[in-house]
Amino acid sequence: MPTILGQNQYGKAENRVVKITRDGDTHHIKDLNVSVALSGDLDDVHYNGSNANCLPTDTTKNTCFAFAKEYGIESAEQYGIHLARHFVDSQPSIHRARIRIEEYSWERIGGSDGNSKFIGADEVKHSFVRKGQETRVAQITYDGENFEVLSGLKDLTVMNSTNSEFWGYIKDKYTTLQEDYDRILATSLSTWWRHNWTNDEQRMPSWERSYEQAKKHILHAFVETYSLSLQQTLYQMGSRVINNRSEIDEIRFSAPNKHHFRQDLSAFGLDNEAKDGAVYYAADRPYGLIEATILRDGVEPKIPVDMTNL
Ligand SMILES: O=c1[nH]c(=O)c2[nH]c(=O)[nH]c2[nH]1
Repeated sequence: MPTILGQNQYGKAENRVVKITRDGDTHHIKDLNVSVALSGDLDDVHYNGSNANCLPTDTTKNTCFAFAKEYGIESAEQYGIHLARHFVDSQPSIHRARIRIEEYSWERIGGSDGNSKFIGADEVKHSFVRKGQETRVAQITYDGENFEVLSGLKDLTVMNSTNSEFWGYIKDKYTTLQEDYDRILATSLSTWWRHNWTNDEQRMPSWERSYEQAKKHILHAFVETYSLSLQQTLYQMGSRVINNRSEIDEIRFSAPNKHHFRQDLSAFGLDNEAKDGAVYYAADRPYGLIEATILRDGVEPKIPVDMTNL
């Protein structure tokens, strides 16, 4: 049976483009998932394997990142219009471009131009929390005598767009990672903490206040720690909770390192230095997974090691 080619389109889907803009010490984020679909005079590509009219999907990806750096991202619409026009107007074989964009929203963790609901009204310039609240979790166990109350949260996604470095690590023959003196630190926190209350009705903590305060201290430490590793940041967050909340004796974190790699744009004559506000590629996997328990000194650890992955 003879066949003919019907509707067809192609392009790179789900380019995770993160643009940081630096306005002095105050940073702004645009975090997009950009999918390109091109169509046009592409019959020969399908019928004969001639790629003469084919703009590679790899090029469409590079263009997404390069445009973010060269022209910035004022809005998803403005950026999408610019890209769509570019593909059609610069390539005779491309007659139609569809750019689909999802935008992920981030809120400043505190500060005058953002909101102060997370940690108070201090000026916070480069620390953000992904919009959409975390999930609060609790587990209560009772053996007829004593209770064990664990509280926690999952999916609290936070980002520092500066004040994070990673260097001085082991280098062996498989090491390719470059030392970084100004990187993005982003993670989606899962954490459980254990209350030392066991059964005294008179001395039961206010669970609501305890939760709010623990979360506040975690965010505070995230904002204030100049980080040399995610491990160090976790320790600071845990210590701050234990030191400020006498009802909590132990806290365990599971923290995926949500890598943001600076895109190499040198082939297009573009510098992409962190200090100027860079464009990053947000990788979803693999990811570093950093886990740690922080305890009040002298206390036995009781939170199961794999609890935070549930
Ligand atoms: O904060 C980090 N801790 C690591 O252990 C690690 N390993 C790595 O490749 N990057 C990072 N970042």
